[in-house]
Amino acid sequence: MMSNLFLKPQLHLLPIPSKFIFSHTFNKPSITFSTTASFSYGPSLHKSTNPHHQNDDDVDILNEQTFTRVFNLAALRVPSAECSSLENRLRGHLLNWPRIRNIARVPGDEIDPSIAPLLGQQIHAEDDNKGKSDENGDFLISSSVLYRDKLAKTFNTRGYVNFRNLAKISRPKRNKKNEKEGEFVEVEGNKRVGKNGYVEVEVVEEENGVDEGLRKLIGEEFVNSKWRGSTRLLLLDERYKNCGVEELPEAIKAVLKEYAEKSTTLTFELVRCKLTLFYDYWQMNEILEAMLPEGMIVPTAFETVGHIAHLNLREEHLPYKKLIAKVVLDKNKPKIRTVANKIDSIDNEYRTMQLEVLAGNHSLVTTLTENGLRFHVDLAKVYWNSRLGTERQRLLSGFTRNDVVCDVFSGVGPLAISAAKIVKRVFANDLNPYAVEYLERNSVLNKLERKIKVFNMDGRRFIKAMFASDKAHSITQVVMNLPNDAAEFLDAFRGIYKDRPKDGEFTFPMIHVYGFSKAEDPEFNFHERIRIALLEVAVNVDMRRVRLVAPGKWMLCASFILPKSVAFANTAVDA
Ligand SMILES: C[S@@+](CC[C@H](N)C(=O)[O-])C[C@H]1O[C@@H](n2cnc3c(N)ncnc32)[C@H](O)[C@@H]1O
Repeated sequence: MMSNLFLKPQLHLLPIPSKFIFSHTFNKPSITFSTTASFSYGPSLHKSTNPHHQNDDDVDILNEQTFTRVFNLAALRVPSAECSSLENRLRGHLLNWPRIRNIARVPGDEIDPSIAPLLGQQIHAEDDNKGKSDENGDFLISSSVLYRDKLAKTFNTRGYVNFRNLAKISRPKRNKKNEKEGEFVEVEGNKRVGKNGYVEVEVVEEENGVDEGLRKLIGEEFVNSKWRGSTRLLLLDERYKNCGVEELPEAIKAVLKEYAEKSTTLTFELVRCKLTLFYDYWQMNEILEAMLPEGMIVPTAFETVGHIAHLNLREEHLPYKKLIAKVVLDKNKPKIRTVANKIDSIDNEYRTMQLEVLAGNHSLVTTLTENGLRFHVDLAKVYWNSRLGTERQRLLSGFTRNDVVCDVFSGVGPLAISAAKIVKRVFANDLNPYAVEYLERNSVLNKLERKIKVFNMDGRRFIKAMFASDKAHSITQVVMNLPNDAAEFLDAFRGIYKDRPKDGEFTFPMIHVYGFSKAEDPEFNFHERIRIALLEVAVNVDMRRVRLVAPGKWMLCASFILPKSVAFANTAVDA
């Protein structure tokens, strides 16, 4: 016998999609709706209907409801036991939207296996169903309630319900994993709604014909709940949203027919449903693009330091800075807890960023991990750049346990502390007293304080002091990471050994100096700066481009052994 394949009437076409636009009123952005529509494949904030409207007065407050979009779709209601294999067979015809499962569960699609025989249906136990639909894990309020009611009607021979765990059974089972993710299924009035926090599926239209035998057996209230056994919705591709059964592709019909012929009790239905996507569904760039005026560059790039995201907003973004920050925060939770904007370029002596906190908590003190080590940083007071992590790694890979490292501009110690794990000893210095304070704290935090000696002085004085001391002979590596000016500090090496006997034992350290160059030939240009500072030509310089920090502006690293002629030069510079 053939299984049922119900026919459904067609849906009305969707209303014209709406799109947000912003326009300026008294320097404040206001939000209006336009009817601009773009009909691309897949979900989009520019498509479909939005049941909410942004209030023009709330321009500094993000109204999440305005990003709710409702899409009309068609779905096949299929027996849950067949759902996974049908999903595989129908794959090319199912909804293929990012982050949307094409198997949906809605309340009322469950049946308890012990009740199945009463209905004469061939139902597989839920636990036996290893299909993907079970991964969805929504718990169903209606099925257990229906089951409880059914049991309540089952009298034993003495005329009362003989069931000890009635209360326990009627309590819906909780699936811890999905509960954590906020997945649940709700019954809203008579609607069947499957929800997982950012998407909701609601069956809006289905076959009204009800089996009379079923009505007699399970009662009117169950009939209203469309209790027909465990089922799932297979969401069909959006191109079928208005199709009747006859208009479905032959491939779909053939598969359903094949399944139907396997069993006398299988039932398939074509139903209409509404798929609602909430603010949480959309990605950061989608929200920002819909929110900002057309043609404006969407600011999606930001740097992170621990829990802080710092943006580099353009002038044109400033009227929307709070909205932008809120979206960045929402879309990068929980890792990001503070969103700030860089309000000035870094040009102060301590290389700290001027940040304006726009969203989240206002603390600029954060903890981060680099190279397996932990660092405390206060971005308001000290320098940190996570982008230099790879470069630090490269430098560290050249160090050995016989090295003694001098970090002239150490900051809070990302290189100095990492080096301390590898080398014999580290001398770390910074002019910024806060950086030195954090450097000491971070050394202790990583239990490396015994290998690091910390100094708080000007870099030039530090170089001269180190090479005038008895430590001079042990220093094998010098790191100078202050790209704006480090090359000019090289003059401090002139004459560092001039007062020592020439026949003594000396170490000529390897110097790694960083610099910026906007020149056409950045290597040549940086080489020249080094030559001018040393008053000598450094030979065998290993010059490498570290990264492009701005269009046409390179950060370079030059590594070379301190020339003997420089160390013994008679013309030393005064500190
Ligand atoms: C670009 S940061 C590099 C910090 C560290 N090496 C890092 O990678 O995070 C330069 C550091 O040099 C320090 N500095 C600036 N001028 C200095 C000077 N004259 N002497 C010593 N340190 C200085 C700043 O306080 C800052 O911490």
